[in-house]
Amino acid sequence: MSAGHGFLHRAGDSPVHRLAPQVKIAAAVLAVLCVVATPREAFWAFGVYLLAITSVWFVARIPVGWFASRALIEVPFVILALVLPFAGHGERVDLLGIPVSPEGTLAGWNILAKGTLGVLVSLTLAATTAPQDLLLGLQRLRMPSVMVTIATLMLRYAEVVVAEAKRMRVARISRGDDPRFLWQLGATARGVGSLFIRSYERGERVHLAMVSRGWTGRMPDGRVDGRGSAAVEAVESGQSGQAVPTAPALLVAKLAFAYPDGHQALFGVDLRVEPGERVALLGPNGAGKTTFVLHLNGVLGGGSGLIEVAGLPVAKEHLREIRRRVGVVFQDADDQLFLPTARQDVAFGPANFGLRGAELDARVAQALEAVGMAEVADRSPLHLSGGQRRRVALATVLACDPEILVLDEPSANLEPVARRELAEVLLGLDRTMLMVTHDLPYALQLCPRSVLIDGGVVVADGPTREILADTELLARHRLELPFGFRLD
Ligand SMILES: Nc1ncnc2c1ncn2[C@@H]1O[C@H](COP(=O)(O)OP(=O)(O)OP(=O)(O)O)[C@@H](O)[C@H]1O
Repeated sequence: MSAGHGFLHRAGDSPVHRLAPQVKIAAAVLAVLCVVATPREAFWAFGVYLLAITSVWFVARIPVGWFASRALIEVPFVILALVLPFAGHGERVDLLGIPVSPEGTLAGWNILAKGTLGVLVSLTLAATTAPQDLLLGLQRLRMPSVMVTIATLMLRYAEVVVAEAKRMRVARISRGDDPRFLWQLGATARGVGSLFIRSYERGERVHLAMVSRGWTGRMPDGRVDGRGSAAVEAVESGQSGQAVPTAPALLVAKLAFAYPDGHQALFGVDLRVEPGERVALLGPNGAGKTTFVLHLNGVLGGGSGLIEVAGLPVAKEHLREIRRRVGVVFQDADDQLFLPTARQDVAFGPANFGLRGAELDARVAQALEAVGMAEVADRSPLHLSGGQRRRVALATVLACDPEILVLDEPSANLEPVARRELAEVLLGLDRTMLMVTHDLPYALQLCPRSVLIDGGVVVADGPTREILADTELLARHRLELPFGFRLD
């Protein structure tokens, strides 16, 4: 994905665009403070500010019209400014036969001038600085990490809403709707309910991915935390929890689950996976595969049956450790990546699990190295290609050093080269792996064993080659090998 234009950001290579983000943020804050502190009667000063801002636009090579269309967010200020001359207190003077309050007029001017200049300064900053660079700038200005995190999450959510709105617009136009902006604006307003639901669902998936990497609602602040490190060391040395070295990597017995709306998705799944095994989870749409894997790290729960990870039951009191042991790589890498740089995204999980300082840095470097992405460590994940993002998403989970790696559709939407490169990375990892996939050749290449789930139960379990050779079994469960693919 290239940087490109957004609604508020206009990519370019002007000297203003090239300025360090922290310098631009500091300059913008200073400018707004100056504007706010200027006495409202200093009309000339507001003229100078406006001239300075338009000069920046000139140097940044951004047309005035671009800002004008975006300055619509200022409408509430304008309405207030227009009302005040009539609503203001004190004496009245006659203006074209209408009595107006001089004090109200000055107050209205004050709001209009300062509001407009404040909006224009903010728009200039946003137009010349990519969102991710703004976050980097905040960090370099040593803003408290919790504030940068809040800004990051707000930005991520704004992206989610804008992306969903765009997708809905494309879908409407594809079905013959009028593509004109105003018409679309009306349609978006009418569809705001479903936009909210879709954004909420997307937000929920991002949240699930965060929870799966140990997020407990508190952002790791990067300071050394002896208690956290001790917890991780204890886990690593096998002292915490009741890990039994000889236990299977995963043991699931009679797992049944119904969603809150009453839909029964699992009807008693049994599965045993030994340490180091690579198992493909196959099955048609709606078979229950995702529901099943979300139980393995306790993201879903409340059904009946037993799940143990290396002998440790998946239960509320063990969730933190279970989530460190079971790393889930979600299908859409965008659900997993939300911080300004790949390095920060990869550090998110291990920092949640208590790692700090040099130990954390080493873990992050190791994980990025393992997926061949060390060179993109300081780039924004949003600027990476689909294949690169998939690999960074994998690194975010590897950095937690999980014993079991669960991959949901790892090859989906990847071009053939990226698909092969990811397979090479996965084959090079020495750990227990569970891979949900509709890509049967990928299952054959990566997983010696396959488990076929349908209707919420396991219907076949055996060597992948044997399962894929059973054309009747595949047909019964709506699976088929790609055209021209032969099992030799
Ligand atoms: N949040 C939910 N609420 C209610 N029902 C759900 C929910 N999520 C999934 N289901 C239902 O549970 C069943 C299993 O869904 P699941 O997503 O686990 O299937 P899957 O095998 O992963 O499918 P796919 O291959 O299409 O991703 C489906 O019938 C689905 O409609």
